[in-house]
Amino acid sequence: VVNGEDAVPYSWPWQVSLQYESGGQFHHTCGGTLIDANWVMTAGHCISPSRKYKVVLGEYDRSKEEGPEQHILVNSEDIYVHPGWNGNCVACGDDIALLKLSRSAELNDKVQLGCIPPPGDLLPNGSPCYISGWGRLYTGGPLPSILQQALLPSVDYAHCSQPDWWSYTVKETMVCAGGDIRSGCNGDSGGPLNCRAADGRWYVHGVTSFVSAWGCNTLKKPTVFTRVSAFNNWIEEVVQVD
Ligand SMILES: C[C@H](NC(=O)[C@H](CCCC[NH3+])NC(=O)C(F)(F)F)C(=O)Nc1ccc(C(F)(F)F)cc1
Repeated sequence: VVNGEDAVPYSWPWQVSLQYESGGQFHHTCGGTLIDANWVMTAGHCISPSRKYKVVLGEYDRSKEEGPEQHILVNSEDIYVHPGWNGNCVACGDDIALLKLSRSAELNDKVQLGCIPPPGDLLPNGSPCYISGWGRLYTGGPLPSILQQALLPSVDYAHCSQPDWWSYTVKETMVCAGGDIRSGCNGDSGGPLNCRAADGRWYVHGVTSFVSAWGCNTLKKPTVFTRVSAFNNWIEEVVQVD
């Protein structure tokens, strides 16, 4: 997250760190959202077939074990990348995946479920949303230890698809947010775009998908998210049927 701030500890209790094993150690690669005690939602581009993954719930400072962390392995046969995802075409969308946990998460005040918006729900332009994650603090920069957040006002499709904005790269199955000095950045992928509804609940409207290749916080290139409310049926199908 670029130009964000340290999140209040455990204030995004559905935020997970998705980590893969390499050289006998696990490394943070993406964010994710706990949407069910057994299921984490992340981005399709976060998944490489040959890798072994775990999720860390109740994480805040990645540099130390603080107590609330739950480390849960994900079996490769329990990873469901959207069938429409094409790793060579991030602009084609469907950048979403579901991971079934090898054991249920233990829900508590630091580990909670994120709410999925109703099908087709669209954010009015300028809705106040927060991105959260352990992605780079600036383009090419380091990954923070402490969970970061930034207020990113949503940008509706009409504005986000303007020629000098994302033009045809953005699709209606995506959500844009930001576009000024604050943005997501590499390592925030797969994490949530948290937006507050009238009922006072936070809904996860987006799965962090991409930023400009010219730099994370490029003006008029808002962070682009998979629009969760375009995938309710697929999510239900995978989570029920499995
Ligand atoms: C460096 C930058 N990385 C990204 O945007 C990666 C996703 C990369 C997926 C493809 N391997 N996502 C992130 O860094 C995220 F944290 F913001 F989500 C990037 O490649 N951006 C990008 C690439 C292509 C296109 C376009 F669709 F236009 F071809 C748009 C943005």
